[in-house]
Amino acid sequence: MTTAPVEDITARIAAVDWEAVAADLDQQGWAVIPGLFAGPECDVIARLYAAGGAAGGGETFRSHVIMARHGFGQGEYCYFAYPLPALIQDARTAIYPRLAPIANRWNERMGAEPRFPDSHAEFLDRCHAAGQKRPTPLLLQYGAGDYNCLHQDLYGEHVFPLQVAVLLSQPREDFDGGEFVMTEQRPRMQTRPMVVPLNKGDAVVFAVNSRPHRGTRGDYRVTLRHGVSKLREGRRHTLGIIFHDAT
Ligand SMILES: O=C(O)CCC(=O)C(=O)O
Ligand SMILES: [Fe+2]
Repeated sequence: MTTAPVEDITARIAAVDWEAVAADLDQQGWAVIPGLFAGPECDVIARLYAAGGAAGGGETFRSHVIMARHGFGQGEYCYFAYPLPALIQDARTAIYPRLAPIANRWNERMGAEPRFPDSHAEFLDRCHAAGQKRPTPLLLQYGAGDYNCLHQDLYGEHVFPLQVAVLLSQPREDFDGGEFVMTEQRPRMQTRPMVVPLNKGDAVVFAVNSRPHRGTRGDYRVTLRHGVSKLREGRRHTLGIIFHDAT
């Protein structure tokens, strides 16, 4: 078995068709990047959960959340501590500059104020100066019967409007059910449901809270939420990469 070297993630991110990603994001608020993470990379990250998550010890994670205790659904997750594992740090750093131009275009179209700098380090400086200093990348774990209620990952004043999730388990092999779902709420209209088709190693890029929608009389703002439908069986892990840090 050959494991792709960690350095490769930056090259793989450079090779992604970002124009196609931007077109999908503009059209539907999400885009899939097939096979961004190699199978063995998914396994290495997923195994961190058992190693450092439930045990609560070690330095991999800063906190552990049992979703049912907060009414978030059923399942659990851990937020990574700084320094992030190299693969996750490198992915977060390399993906951000590809998304910043899209985020800026969206904010311009929505008449929203913030513009985002070219590098993730600069954006993190802004978060940290405002007291959003805690890392937000997270590892989620679901078992049979678990689910994740529709939500938005907002952690303070500073919000980067796009985020990424990587499915670390194989549907129909490792688990059944457990689909990544999104809803889009248009003003004064009924809510549109969307199911995002993902295989192990695929990344989904999606809107954190809103996006511009082109209407006949110009752009208007739609609200998005994401979640996970109930797992019928098996075990499912996801890596979440959020670009703003938390208070
Ligand atoms: O487990 C999932 O697919 C959803 C993860 C999630 O909510 C996130 O990455 O923000
Ligand atoms: Fe989320």
